[in-house]
This record gives sequence, structure tokens and C-alpha cells, in this order.
Amino acid sequence: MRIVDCIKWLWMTSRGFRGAIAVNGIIGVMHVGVSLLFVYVCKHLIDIVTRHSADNLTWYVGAMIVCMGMQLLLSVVSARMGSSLDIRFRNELRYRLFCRVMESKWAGKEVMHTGDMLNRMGEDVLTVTGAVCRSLPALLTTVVQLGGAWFFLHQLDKRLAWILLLVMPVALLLSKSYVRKMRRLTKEIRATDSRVQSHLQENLQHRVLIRTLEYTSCANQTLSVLQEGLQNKVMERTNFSVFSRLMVQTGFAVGYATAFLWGLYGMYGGTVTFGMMTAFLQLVSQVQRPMVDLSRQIPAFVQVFTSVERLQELAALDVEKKGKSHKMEGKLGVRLEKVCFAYSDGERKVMDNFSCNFAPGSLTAIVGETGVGKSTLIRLMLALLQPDSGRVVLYNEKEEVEASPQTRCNISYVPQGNTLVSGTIRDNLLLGNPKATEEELRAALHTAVADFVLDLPEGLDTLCGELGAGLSEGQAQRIAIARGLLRPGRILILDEPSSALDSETEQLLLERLTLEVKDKTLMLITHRETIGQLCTSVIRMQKKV
Ligand SMILES: Nc1ncnc2c1ncn2[C@@H]1O[C@H](COP(=O)(O)OP(=O)(O)OP(=O)(O)O)[C@@H](O)[C@H]1O
Repeated sequence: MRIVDCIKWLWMTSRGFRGAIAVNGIIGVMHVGVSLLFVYVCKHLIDIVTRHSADNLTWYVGAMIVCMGMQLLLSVVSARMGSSLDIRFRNELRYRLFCRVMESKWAGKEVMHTGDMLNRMGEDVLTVTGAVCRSLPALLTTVVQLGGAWFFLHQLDKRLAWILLLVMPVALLLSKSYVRKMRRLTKEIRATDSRVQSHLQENLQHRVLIRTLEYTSCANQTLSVLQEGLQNKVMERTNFSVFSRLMVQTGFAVGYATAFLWGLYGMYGGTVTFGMMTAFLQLVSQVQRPMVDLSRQIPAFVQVFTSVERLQELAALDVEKKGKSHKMEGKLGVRLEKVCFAYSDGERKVMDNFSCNFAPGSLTAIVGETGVGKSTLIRLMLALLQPDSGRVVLYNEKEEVEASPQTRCNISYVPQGNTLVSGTIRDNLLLGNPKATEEELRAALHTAVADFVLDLPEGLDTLCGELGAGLSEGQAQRIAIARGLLRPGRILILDEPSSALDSETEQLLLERLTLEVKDKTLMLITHRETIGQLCTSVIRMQKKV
């Protein structure tokens, strides 16, 4: 990524915050102005008491107190503003990236590991917002402080000012080879950090499975290898940056010694007053401090490029086309017309001129050997995937509409496995329909043969953990079906709805679905032939070779 592109991205991203960032920068510059004024006032005070000046002492003491008060006030305002700006910008950027990822297209699998995404939304957002809200105004202040102090010193002693400028090798930190090496090291560190986070996230999520596989010590070992790699990379960068800073700081030390000896020599010859000597030393430290700050800020800005690159990859994820939901009335059917589909990285066509019809109000079983394309068929109906050719159409008596993200509101989908989220059972059910009444919740639980919920001591307010922890697989599956029933869509797709149920409960579930769900078209993906016998139609999918 070119530096210009990085700056452009930062400029676009900081929209809405640019005014506040500028104000914070101006406050920093005012702080610099006041501190230079303070040096000027101190010089005069010392010259007055050593009788090198006949100015009014009281006036200068007053000015010194005002300067000190102003410096304190400005630093408090700037710290408060910087912190508030930083957190607001960080939240906003993370919010925007989160929305982007949530709305991004999905072609059957994620393009990045979720641990990597989390790492980018955490660490990289922190780096970028810190740089924009704190380092950038600080850089402006530093440059002004440096320029002002140098100019003031130049007024007092031209030769000393030029000597000081020449002995400070800050250019080293701005050199191309320095920036290139820092960027490479930072990129490697960020990538390794993402791998650590992915490993942590995945292993914590599947902690019990890993224990049952007796893989815990391997998982621990992998973490320690990853962390060691990260540590080595961080140390490599630290050594490089410490060496570069050492060069710069040596320059500062030489500068300070030069100014001190220069002042002493002048005082000895009578060309430098006490006031001037104090001003020299104050100004040298005012030139040196910003130089040290600069030597810290430059590596921080190099890190920003890497973080911007990583955030840009998230921000560049393709999002689904937005549009108004197209709610269709009455009983709905779905028709696939000569659909061809292959995954972009797949080895074969999953569908080749595939056609089928799910009549309005029907109860259809979708059967076929594993890997034949049943889930792919559902993804096409939900418009998560687009057919390479052919059409997927939703229809009722009045209209037929091609499947798109806008027609998704007509479909309720209950995927395989445990899909509950942490919270109460009520929270989980309301995800299906936030406006559902108590009666509707109870009715849905009844149809899904999940009445057991009402017998629990806390009933609908029973808490469950991540992925429905605290409930059995079969209980979680039935609550997920109830949630699917609550969703207003007129098509209900259940993927292996009875895989965790005993045959008696499975039978009861199918009976209730047939009798009580009158307004929906039902589709059941199943491997069980017995379920097919209870449905009004069966679609058998066959593998294409
Ligand atoms: N994201 C993907 N990228 C590439 N190939 C994929 C992807 N998802 C699925 N496939 C392949 O597409 C084919 C159909 O997969 P699909 O998940 O639709 O099968 P299925 O009939 O639902 O299987 P199961 O009964 O085991 O759930 C399989 O060969 C699978 O390997």
C-alpha cells in the first residue's frame, strides 16, 4: 500500500472527527506557544534580579504565574479531549467494520478466520485511532514546538542553533530503509498476533472437544510455539528500533553538552547573561524533548500503515446489495429452473441443470447422500449463493420473484446443530420475532415439542450459555425449531430437524408440524427415509460426476 493511499483512507475514515482532531491539535500548539512565552518571561526575570535588565519585576512575576496556569489548563483540556476523541473514534470505526463484516457476502465459507477478524477489530483499530487522535495532534505540536524553540534559540545565538540542528540525526528515522524494515517487521508481528488470537479463540470455543480428543497438551504446545515466534519478532523489532533511537539520543546528548559548554564559555567571556544561559538550557530541552517524541512517533506511524492495510482488507469485503425487503403474501412456493452451480474453489459442479418445485403449502423432504448439495440448495433459496445459470424463484398466486437478499424475509431457516446464543430461552425465541407475544412463544414451543421449557423452574427465563450450554442437544434443537416457527416468513426450512431426537419425539414433532403449521411451506432436509414417508412430497438429489 502506498503512503498516499494510506493517508487518503485515514482522511475518509476520520470523517466526522476531523474538526475535533484539529481543535486538539490547536490546543497543543497553544500549549507550545505558552511554554515558549514562559521561557521568555523567565529569562527576563533572571536578567532583572541579576541587574542586566531594568524591566518591571512584578509584571514579569504575574506573567510567569499566568503562563504556568495556562500550561496546566491546556494540558488538562488536551488530555481530556484526546481521550474522549480516541474512544469515540475507536467505537465508530469498530462499529463500521463490524457492520461491514456482518453484511458482507458469504460464498460458503469465511475469507478470514474469525480470530483474525477479532484481532483486526481490536488491535489494529486501537493502533489507527490512537495514531489519528493522539499521535497526529502530538506530531503537529512537536513540529511547532521544535520550530518555535529553534527560532527562539536562533534569536539568542545563531551559531548554537545551527550546530544543535546538525548534530541530531532524526533523518535516520525518516530514511527509506528504516521505514521499509519497520513495515516488514510490523507486518509479520501483526500476522503472528492474529494467528495467536485465532488459536486462542478456536481452542477455547472447542475446549471440551479438545479435551476428549486428548489434544490439550498439543494445543498448549502450539500456543507456546506461536507465542515464542511472536516474542522473537517483537524483540527483533525492538532491537532495531532501540538501536535507531540510540543513534538519535546520542545526538541529543551531544547537543545538550554543546549548549551547556557554549553557555559557560559565553558567561566566562561576558557575552552570555545568567538569563540567557537559563534560556539556552530550557530551549535545548524544548528542542530535545520533541525530538525524542518524534523518534517515538515515527515507528508508531510506520505501524499505522500496516494496521490501515489490515483494516482496509476488512472494509473492502464485498457487501450484499441492500434494498427494501420484499414481503410476499399468502402461501409461497419455490421453483428452481435449470440451475447450474459450482463453488469457485470447488472441484465439481454441485448442480447441473437442476430443476425442482416446492408447491405452496407442501411439506417436502429433501433427501440425498451426504455431500450431494442439500445445504447448497438451501443457500441458493436464501440467496446466500447465486446460481451460475438458471433461476431460483419464489412465487404465490399473484407474483413470482427471483430469490435475492430482499426475498430472504419470506424464509425461516433452522440450520443443523446447536445454534442457540447465550442469554435466556426467551431471548433466543425473540430472535425469531422480537414482537412475539407470550402466547405465541408458548404455541411455538408446543409445536416444536419443546413444552419442557415451561416446566423448568425459571421457565422461559432459564439462562443458557454459549451454544445453548446447560441444555441437551435435543432440547436445544427443539428450541431452535420454535424460534424458526416464530419468524414471520411463509417458508420454513429445517435442516436435519430430528437428528438429536428419539423416534417417538421425532414422530410427535412431525405430527405437530403437519397439523399446526398451516400457513407455511415446509422443507425438511433429512437422511431418514421414515421422515420422507410422512411428507407430501420427496425431492431426491443425486451426485453429478
Ligand atoms: N464453500 C465451499 N467451497 C467449496 N466446496 C464446497 C463448499 N461448501 C460445500 N462444498 C462442496 O459442495 C458439495 C455439496 O455440499 P453440501 O454441503 O451442499 O452437501 P450436503 O448434501 O448438504 O451434505 P451433508 O448431507 O453432509 O450436509 C460437497 O462436495 C462439498 O464438499
